Amino acid sequence: MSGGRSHGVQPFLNAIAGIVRALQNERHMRFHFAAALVVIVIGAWLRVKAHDWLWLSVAITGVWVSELFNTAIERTVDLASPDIHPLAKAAKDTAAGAVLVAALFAVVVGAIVLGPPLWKACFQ
Ligand SMILES: Nc1ncnc2c1ncn2[C@@H]1O[C@H](COP(=O)(O)OP(=O)(O)OP(=O)(O)O)[C@@H](O)[C@H]1O
Repeated sequence: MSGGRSHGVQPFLNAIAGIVRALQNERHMRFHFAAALVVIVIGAWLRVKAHDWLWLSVAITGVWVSELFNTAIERTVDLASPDIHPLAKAAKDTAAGAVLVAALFAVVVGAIVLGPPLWKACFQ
């Protein structure tokens, strides 16, 4: 399969294309993208500190990475097992579980980092 190999800047372009394809085709990916934008805008508005940006970026990255892996696993399972199979279900459900863990972490980080200053800005 040497025709599939690439050199120089091509692997980077392939990776960008993978992210763009996921954004175009995956509803959940678009939701995570929009959620990250909202968090970044609110963080900038609240002028959160550098170490808080670190937590927010770890949370956002975790959700994005897990969703990209989830998408890759879904596509691979669809290719390998187009018919219903308990192992296909196990693979997809486990991958979805990884996204859920990352999303719960992001919610906790968002609540801890943005919650108090947001409350102060809105209600005090
Ligand atoms: N080949 C299969 N065999 C058994 N169960 C499957 C199979 N494909 C999907 N499932 C079950 O259906 C669920 C939904 O699968 P699906 O491929 O539609 O992914 P999804 O979570 O809806 O994501 P997306 O909407 O991004 O495709 C899986 O989590 C799994 O439980």
